[in-house]
Amino acid sequence: MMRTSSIRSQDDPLSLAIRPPPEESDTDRHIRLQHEAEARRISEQIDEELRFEREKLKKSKSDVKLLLLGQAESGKSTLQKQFQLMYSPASLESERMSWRTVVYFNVVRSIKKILTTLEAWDDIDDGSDSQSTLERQELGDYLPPRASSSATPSIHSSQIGVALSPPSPTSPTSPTASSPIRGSTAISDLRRRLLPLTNTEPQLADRLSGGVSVSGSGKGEVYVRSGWQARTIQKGQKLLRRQPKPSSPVDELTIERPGTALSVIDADPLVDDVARMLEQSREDIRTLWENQVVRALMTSRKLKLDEWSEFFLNDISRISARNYVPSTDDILHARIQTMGVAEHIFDVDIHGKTVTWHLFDVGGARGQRHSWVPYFDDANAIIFVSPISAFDQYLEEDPRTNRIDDSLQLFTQICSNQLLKRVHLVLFLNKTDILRKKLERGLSVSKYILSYGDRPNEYESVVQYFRAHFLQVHRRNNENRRVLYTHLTNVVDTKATQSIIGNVRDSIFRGYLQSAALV
Ligand SMILES: Nc1nc2c(ncn2[C@@H]2O[C@H](COP(=O)(O)OP(=O)(O)OP(=O)(O)O)[C@@H](O)[C@H]2O)c(=O)[nH]1
Ligand SMILES: [Mg+2]
Repeated sequence: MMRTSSIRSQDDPLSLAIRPPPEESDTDRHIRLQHEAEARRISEQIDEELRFEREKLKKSKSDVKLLLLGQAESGKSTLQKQFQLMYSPASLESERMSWRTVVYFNVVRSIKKILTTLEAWDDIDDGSDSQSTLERQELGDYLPPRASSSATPSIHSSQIGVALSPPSPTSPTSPTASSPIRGSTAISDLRRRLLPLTNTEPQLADRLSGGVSVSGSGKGEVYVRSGWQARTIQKGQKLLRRQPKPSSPVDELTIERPGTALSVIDADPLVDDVARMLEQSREDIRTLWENQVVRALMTSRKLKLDEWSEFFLNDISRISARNYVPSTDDILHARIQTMGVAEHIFDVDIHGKTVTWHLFDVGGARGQRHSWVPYFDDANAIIFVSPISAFDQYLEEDPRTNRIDDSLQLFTQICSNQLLKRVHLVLFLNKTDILRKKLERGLSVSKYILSYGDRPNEYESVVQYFRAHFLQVHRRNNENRRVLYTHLTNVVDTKATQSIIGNVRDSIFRGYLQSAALV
């Protein structure tokens, strides 16, 4: 026999469970109703949250997801800063002071590297008569061999004919037997006086990385995770709260920033100490930086400073001022390695329509590349950044691999990846300014890239050669006949980069609209 719905509802366990007890008092009833109201409120809240999540998911599906890929030091984070400057200048402004820690770290590390290289000279010389001994010798005879020079590169996997090993640096401008090494006493004095400053390097590194160290990264690089700016400031403030109040107002860091009142919010005792030391050491740093031996070592490429070192050391008077506030140019030049993947969200106005862009800035060192893959699935576009100035450089994490070769291998992997076959592809051949300078200085491409042969050692020819190699990789791995948009870039040049970003944004958006129409 069929049961009616009313009979069924009587047996329904849920109805039974929520039916009020037969002899319920007024107080019990009141409490029960209160509980039921609360349960209803929670349930509605959960429904609302679920609705919100669903909306967000739906909305985020229509957002643009852009990956910045490329090897370490190629310029991805710098490009990300240019996007930030263009689409979210207020957020860059709010982070401005946290970049002071990075700039100081870059400066201190550069000074330390100069002093360590000079020390290597002292160690090799027996110290009895360093001046006359050094006068007799070429600078190169005194320096220890590069760690990488005995290594053999994997020529078989090479995308481009690279030199069998990093050529030993010789230069027409190498100091010769007549180059006097003057002032070794002066240098040891400088070293002693700069010691408290150089001793802060590990602490600055710790402040930036939050104590995280990454093995296998080559020269013991310092990595930062997404959100480090806020954490760096928070940690500094925590330490500041633990310290007694400064006795004199001169000790208190007061900073004037555009649009804000004088502020002490970003004060960090460590960074403040470094600022004080830098100010006191300003003349010593300048003397060291202008020292003839240092110059000679740099010219002969026995001392290889990082690209950004020169930018900061040339401007040490400004940077070591007590009330130093990093300029936008400083922020663009400041170097800190990215760890994992950092997501940056911008609202981008495109022809009257606002679209949310998610920019994923990845760590490019070999040990970091595994973390890219989860982001391939729903990416709309990639900007692959390759530093074409790096023809004379080898990977920090693998000194046998030429950096241009690594970049081509990485580009091959990206072009041939099945998950990325529909993704809009943009190639930035970056650091063109550094490439120009290297060629002007007479650095020979064919010495490092054997296959370059006897082509002219000139900018146009070199760019043309590297571009052709990247285009070939793309052509060979292009089942879907997708277009490759190529740009020659110098991403520390704000005006030029912002105009390129405008172009790239339009082309990515066009591709995005087309693929959306196909769905
Ligand atoms: N002169 C010049 N410097 C550049 C250019 N692009 C990047 N740099 C500098 O090169 C350094 C490395 O750039 P980053 O943007 O940190 O490199 P990255 O690709 O993010 O590196 P990882 O985070 O390690 O993967 C920084 O000091 C930048 O200022 C460029 O086109 N010209
Ligand atoms: Mg980076």
